[in-house]
Amino acid sequence: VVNGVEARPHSWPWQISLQYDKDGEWRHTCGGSLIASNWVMTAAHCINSKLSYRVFVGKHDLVEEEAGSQAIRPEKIIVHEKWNPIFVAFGNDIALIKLSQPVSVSDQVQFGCIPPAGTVLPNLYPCYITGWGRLSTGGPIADKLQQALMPLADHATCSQPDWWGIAVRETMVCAGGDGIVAGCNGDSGGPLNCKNSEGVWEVHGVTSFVSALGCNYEKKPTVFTRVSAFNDWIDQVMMNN
Ligand SMILES: CC(C)[C@H](NC(=O)C(F)(F)F)C(=O)N[C@@H](C)C(=O)Nc1ccc(C(F)(F)F)cc1
Repeated sequence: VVNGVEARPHSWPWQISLQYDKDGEWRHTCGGSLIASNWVMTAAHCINSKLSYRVFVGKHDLVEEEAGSQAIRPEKIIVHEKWNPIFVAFGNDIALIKLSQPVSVSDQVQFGCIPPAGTVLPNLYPCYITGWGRLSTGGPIADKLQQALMPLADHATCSQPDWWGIAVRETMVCAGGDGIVAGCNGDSGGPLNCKNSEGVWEVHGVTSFVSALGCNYEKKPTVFTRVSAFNDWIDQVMMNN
């Protein structure tokens, strides 16, 4: 997250760190959201079938050992069947990780809520991106979980020619674009958190892409998979696996 702030520890208790084993060392590669005791939602582009992963729940500082955190291996990973790795702008950048054992909830580990199907929030609605991604374009990833307020840019705004144009679809959500605050590499797969009208936080987006010209590039908001466009897919996968 570029130009965010350190989150109060465990204030986003569904945020997970997806890590892969690189020569015997575990490395953070993506974020994700715990949505059930044995299911994590992340981005399809985070998954490489040749790598072995672990899901770390209950974390704040990735370089410290933290009581209450737990690393769990995936039992299986289901990537959306219409995800095309060649072109992130085709959308369907969503995947579900079934954990090899259920996680127990605590004050540090909670489930994120999926919004009602079809929910489309209005322009400038205030949401928060969270993640351990790069702190600046090309910079280091964060040790401590970061958060940033990012107002939504509705489809009409986000699909303007000098914004994302036709690269953004109705199954995506845009947020930010002020050239200051943005998601960045390593935030992929993590949540865009929006508080609903009842005051309940929902995972409205899955961090998908930023501009290749730079993470915080003006009129190139961070683009998320819109979770409320995939309720049926999520239900089907969780029921059938
Ligand atoms: C897509 C991921 C590999 C990567 N995602 C991220 O870094 C994330 F954190 F924002 F999720 C990304 O956006 N990387 C930049 C460098 C990128 O490739 N951006 C990009 C954006 C749009 C398009 C388009 F529209 F042509 F498809 C292609 C690439």
